[in-house]
Amino acid sequence: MLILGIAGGTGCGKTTVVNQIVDELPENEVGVISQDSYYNDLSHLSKEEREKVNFDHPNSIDFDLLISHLEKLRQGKSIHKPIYSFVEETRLEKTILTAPRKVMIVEGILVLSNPKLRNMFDIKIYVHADSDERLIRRLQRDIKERGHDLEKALTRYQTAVKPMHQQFIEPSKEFADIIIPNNHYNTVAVDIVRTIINDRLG
Ligand SMILES: Nc1ncnc2c1ncn2[C@@H]1O[C@H](COP(=O)(O)OP(=O)(O)O)[C@@H](O)[C@H]1O
Ligand SMILES: O=c1ccn([C@@H]2O[C@H](COP(=O)(O)O)[C@@H](O)[C@H]2O)c(=O)[nH]1
Repeated sequence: MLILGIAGGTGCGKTTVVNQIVDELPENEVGVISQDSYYNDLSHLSKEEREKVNFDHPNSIDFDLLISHLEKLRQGKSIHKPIYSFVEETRLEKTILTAPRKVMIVEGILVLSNPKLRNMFDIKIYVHADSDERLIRRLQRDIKERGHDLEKALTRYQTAVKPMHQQFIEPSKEFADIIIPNNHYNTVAVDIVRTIINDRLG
């Protein structure tokens, strides 16, 4: 199994890059795991309490579960991948049965920050976009797709997203084998990563 880790700040375009990579590859050969699926189960907290959680700190992610799932996939076993609802801000009861694939892509803001997870990756990629570009994209997305209003999105950005980015995410860039500049859609970089994967698929 070839495991790729793809990190980068919120709104840099990780999900978009992963979708572009996967789109032209055979469906049953490549699997994707998003760190977002592994936010801690907060169903024991009230909605008001969940509002106060710092979702950009590494402690908000169940890395033990993510790592154990990746280990299982590497052993050829299927996993029950959790589903996280950004609107409810908690994990749902349902899971998705996920089978191992020849190539597994693990994407998320903090996937290169966690040493144990990082060491499981054969190829480490960091997607870079400038912070103003990321903020614009994030506001548009959070308001359209994640049920936030402008004030909530901006407060979160100032109190959690930006400081955690500076403390944990940006420094993880130094572990990357490949840095993809993504202020603009970068089809050349996507093609290069796809070629590496195709080589492995033979
Ligand atoms: N290169 C790009 N140029 C302009 N918009 C982009 C680019 N890449 C992604 N986007 C848009 O920015 C938003 C966030 O992208 P997404 O892939 O979800 O980022 P991430 O997964 O890193 O948070 C989405 O609305 C997406 O369509
Ligand atoms: O309930 C939640 C949990 C997390 N977030 C934000 O999501 C981003 C990470 O996801 P990306 O897709 O990489 O942007 C993180 O910055 C959290 O602040 C959220 O908004 N709500």
